[in-house]
Amino acid sequence: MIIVGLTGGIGSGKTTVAKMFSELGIAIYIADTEAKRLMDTSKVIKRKLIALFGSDAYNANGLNKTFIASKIFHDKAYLEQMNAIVHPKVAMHFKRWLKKQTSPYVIKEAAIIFEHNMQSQYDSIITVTAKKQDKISRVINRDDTSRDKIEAIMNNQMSDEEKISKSDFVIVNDTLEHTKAQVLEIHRRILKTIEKRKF
Ligand SMILES: CC(C)(COP(=O)(O)OP(=O)(O)OC[C@H]1O[C@@H](n2cnc3c(N)ncnc32)[C@H](O)[C@@H]1O)[C@@H](O)C(=O)NCCC(=O)NCCS
Ligand SMILES: Nc1ncnc2c1ncn2[C@@H]1O[C@H](COP(=O)(O)OP(=O)(O)OP(=O)(O)O)[C@@H](O)[C@H]1O
Repeated sequence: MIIVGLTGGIGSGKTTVAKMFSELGIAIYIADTEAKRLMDTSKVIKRKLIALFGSDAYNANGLNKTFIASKIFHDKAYLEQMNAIVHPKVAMHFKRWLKKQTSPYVIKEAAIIFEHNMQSQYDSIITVTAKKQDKISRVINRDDTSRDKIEAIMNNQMSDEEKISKSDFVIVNDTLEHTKAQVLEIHRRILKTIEKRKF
């Protein structure tokens, strides 16, 4: 199965783009959603996260997102330790999910691909970018958050330039119409490559 990675910084539009591929009949896997689900449901992960962050890691509603975000997005050591607890489980879940897919290729959306040197696990990688100001205003519209918090996360993420230099495709997410046209073009090119490989 051909695995296409979809990545980008905070608010770049990864999930929006993933949905556009889904409308073209492509199976999509959102690593972040699965990671969050596992963090809420897996007893092993919960135990390890409490050992790492203390009992504030969870509250009555489940994962204490505000508390965890305040830790990991300001301290790379915490981020890496949390990722080491959660991501192997997500990788196992993805493997099982992949076996069940029948679309010509699959899209795996993941915030971190290059950061962990995982590019070899993908046949092709798409980076989504947008103007910094667009990313910030879109996230503020979507979430109950502040410009300062978003900028703190941005400053902790790999730059768009570096991601782009390592990618096979780039999507500039300005207007939704333009983004859709770029998705369609990339979809066609991937299908063409798959067809060529068959002969
Ligand atoms: C830390 C949490 C609680 C913060 O939640 P919050 O709603 O405040 O932020 P949100 O999820 O929107 O993430 C903000 C930005 O950080 C990125 N991000 C999220 N988790 C991670 C991570 N583990 N490593 C690097 N970047 C991450 C997101 O893609 C996004 O660009 C939440 O992001 C989380 O549970 N993360 C762990 C899940 C995970 O590892 N996701 C990434 C899988 S690739
Ligand atoms: N081209 C666009 N025009 C207007 N709004 C957009 C556009 N692209 C995305 N959005 C909106 O911006 C917000 C961020 O987009 P999205 O959630 O797809 O980004 P993301 O990269 O997955 O975010 P995160 O990194 O936080 O997980 C969403 O509310 C989405 O509906």
